[in-house]
Amino acid sequence: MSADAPLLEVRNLKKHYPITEGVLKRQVGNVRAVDGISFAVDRGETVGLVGESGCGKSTAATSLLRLEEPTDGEVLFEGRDITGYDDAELKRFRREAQMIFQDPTSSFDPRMSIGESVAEPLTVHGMRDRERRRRIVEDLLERVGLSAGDIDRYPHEFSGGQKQRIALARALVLNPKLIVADEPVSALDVSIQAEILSLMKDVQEEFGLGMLFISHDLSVVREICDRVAVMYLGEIVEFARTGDLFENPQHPYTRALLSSIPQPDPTKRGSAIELTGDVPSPSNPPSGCRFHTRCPEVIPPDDYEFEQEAWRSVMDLRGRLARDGVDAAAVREFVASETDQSPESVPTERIEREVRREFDIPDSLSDARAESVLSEALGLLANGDQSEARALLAEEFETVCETTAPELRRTPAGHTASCHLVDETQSVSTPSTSD
Ligand SMILES: Nc1ncnc2c1ncn2[C@@H]1O[C@H](COP(=O)(O)OP(=O)(O)OP(=O)(O)O)[C@@H](O)[C@H]1O
Repeated sequence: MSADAPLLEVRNLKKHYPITEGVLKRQVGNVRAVDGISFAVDRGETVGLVGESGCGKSTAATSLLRLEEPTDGEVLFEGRDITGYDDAELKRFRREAQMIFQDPTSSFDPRMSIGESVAEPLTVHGMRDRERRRRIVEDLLERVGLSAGDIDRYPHEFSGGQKQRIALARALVLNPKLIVADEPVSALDVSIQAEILSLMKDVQEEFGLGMLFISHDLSVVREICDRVAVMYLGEIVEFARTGDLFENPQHPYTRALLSSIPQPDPTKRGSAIELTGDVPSPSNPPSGCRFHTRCPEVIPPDDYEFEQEAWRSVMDLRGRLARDGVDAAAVREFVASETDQSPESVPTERIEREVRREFDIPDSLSDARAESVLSEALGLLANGDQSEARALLAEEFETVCETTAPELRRTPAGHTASCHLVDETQSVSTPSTSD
């Protein structure tokens, strides 16, 4: 063990799941659930991992604990890489790094008393003395706010919040140095969440634990974390001290997430930033910056003057043309039925107008040159030349966000973020492990 090394250091961790097809299970692709993340957790520190459902948070947790094998990368625990550990070393590591899951009900065997459940890891790790086990468990139950007398009761006798207290006691029983908590309060009533968070905070301070706290809920993360890593589609896009992240988010995705947190104080309420489009699939992530297909701040092409909202809308049209296409014939049919005329007599301009309306594109772009490219493309589209329309828009309206993946950089505000909009002061050559 190295005294200066962080408690946990994750370097370029990847977990890809194969996609197979047919009876022969031929591999036809990969789900890139976690795709090269790096961060560190110090002793006594809580680091949050946040992002929308499906961005890879749980996979990051299970891979870094080797509950499933990572595809690539290093996980250093007190300076030693656990990815090469044999079974005996892994068993030792598992004493020191414990996990808490979202659903406290399924965490317990209903046939075992909670005393037996909490003591189980002690038995597995060789503590034979029954009386000693009992004393340890009674003490822990009291520390997590239950009573020693609860030891012989069964899981169904406890509420969700109480069960999460018991899960915490079980995680603590082997005196670990690290706890990985995956959405530990998401299944609980809001009124109970604050109690459990405050308990986790107390316990973390008392035991000097490092904690990785996974949540989709930024307001929960704000309560408990010292630093926060924001994940999008398998990558970390921003990493910063919690206060800095909330006060001065550097990545447009972080800004969008923050804007959607309900704000009780009306004077501080801003408008929620709406993210257009679905989260793309991690089996086929977008080129360049993975967020560019939804980013409200996606950078317009150098050669044209765009208003940002109109540019986002044009990008949405481009995205649709690239993915599923726009069915101009169906638009023609629709207009024909609305206006009581035959499809052949619907003028091309009317179809173009409908497409603009569907994508919230203004009737005319402010830059006349950009407008002329767009109308030419819409004309092609209305006449059924979809691939030509797509190619024209791709060629004329190319953005750096789709061509080049932004590096994680230290921003002037002291965060680490990967966005072309961020002024660089320092490029982080190996992905950052600290903020
Ligand atoms: N065993 C698996 N095989 C294939 N794909 C998987 C597997 N496990 C997870 N995935 C995929 O990996 C991606 C990341 O999933 P993960 O559960 O880690 O995300 P998450 O951020 O924790 O989301 P949630 O909060 O909904 O659990 C998702 O697209 C998911 O469908």
